[in-house]
Amino acid sequence: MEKIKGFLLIVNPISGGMNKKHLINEIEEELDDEKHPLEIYYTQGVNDKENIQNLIEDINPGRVLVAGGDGTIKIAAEAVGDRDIPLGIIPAGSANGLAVNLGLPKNIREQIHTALGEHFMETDILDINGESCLHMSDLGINAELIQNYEHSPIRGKVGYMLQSIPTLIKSKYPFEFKIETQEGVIKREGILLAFANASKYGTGSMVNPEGKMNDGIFEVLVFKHFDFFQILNTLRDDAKLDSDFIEIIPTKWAKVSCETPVAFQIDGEYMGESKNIDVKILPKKIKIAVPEK
Ligand SMILES: Nc1ncnc2c1ncn2[C@@H]1O[C@H](COP(=O)(O)OP(=O)(O)OP(=O)(O)O)[C@@H](O)[C@H]1O
Repeated sequence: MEKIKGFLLIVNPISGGMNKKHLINEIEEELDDEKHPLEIYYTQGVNDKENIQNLIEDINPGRVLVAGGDGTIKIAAEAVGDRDIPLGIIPAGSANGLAVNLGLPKNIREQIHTALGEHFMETDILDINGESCLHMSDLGINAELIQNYEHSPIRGKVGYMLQSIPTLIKSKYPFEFKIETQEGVIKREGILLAFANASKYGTGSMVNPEGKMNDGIFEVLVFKHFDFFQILNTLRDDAKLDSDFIEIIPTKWAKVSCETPVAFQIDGEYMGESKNIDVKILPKKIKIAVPEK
């Protein structure tokens, strides 16, 4: 940390439905302002990427810290772009899928030490229709859930739980997907099609056992039908996934098209309905501070 000069801390005041005051105090205590000036930016929900880009230009920070969920980390990564500035993540969202996959600590003090530390992973990013995806993106029932959650007044895990039954009732599944990858073209019916840069959802569900965030490939996952016991099974780290439940296609690029528009999300952000999705991997695109293994 001695080498790092200024820090930019991005705080999402609403993520995870939690107050961040305690967290910000802990970070301020950790950094001696004389040596390591700290600039704090509170996200507003509009123009955040542009505002953060301008701040980065102005203060040229040695590290960008993010206290928020996956959506906030996505915006921070896009604002950093091609600059060689590592991200330090203090998970403060509802699901924190990226933190789960990076093995970030649960304890706030340890999270801050990791975010300020000198151990990094250079992770791949997915370019999905021109948007960045660090963790998971999907078409289908999970995106419908996120859409319903974004319209509900209750944030956090409880908000998601409250929306799960209405989502199942209202869902337009099954969906028809045409999937083109380097393996060829196939057609599948399913409840959800995911583009996975990682192995687990933020719930801890192990849906892509071979998924690594720095291997230069991603996986297309097709969840073929709704199977409660198979979903429970994914909660185990050593889950043996039945190919009748999930089909996994490793690839460097994919084009997916649907007959009718299907709900679509990237890193927990609802992106509207879409019929055509183009995905390609951008290898080792961003540096993230991770625990010393
Ligand atoms: N001040 C704000 N007011 C309203 N919305 C905001 C504000 N700041 C950011 N947002 C919105 O917060 C969303 C990002 O939330 P984020 O993903 O970080 O947290 P989360 O949804 O609680 O967690 P997770 O993605 O881990 O489940 C974006 O849609 C962004 O537009």
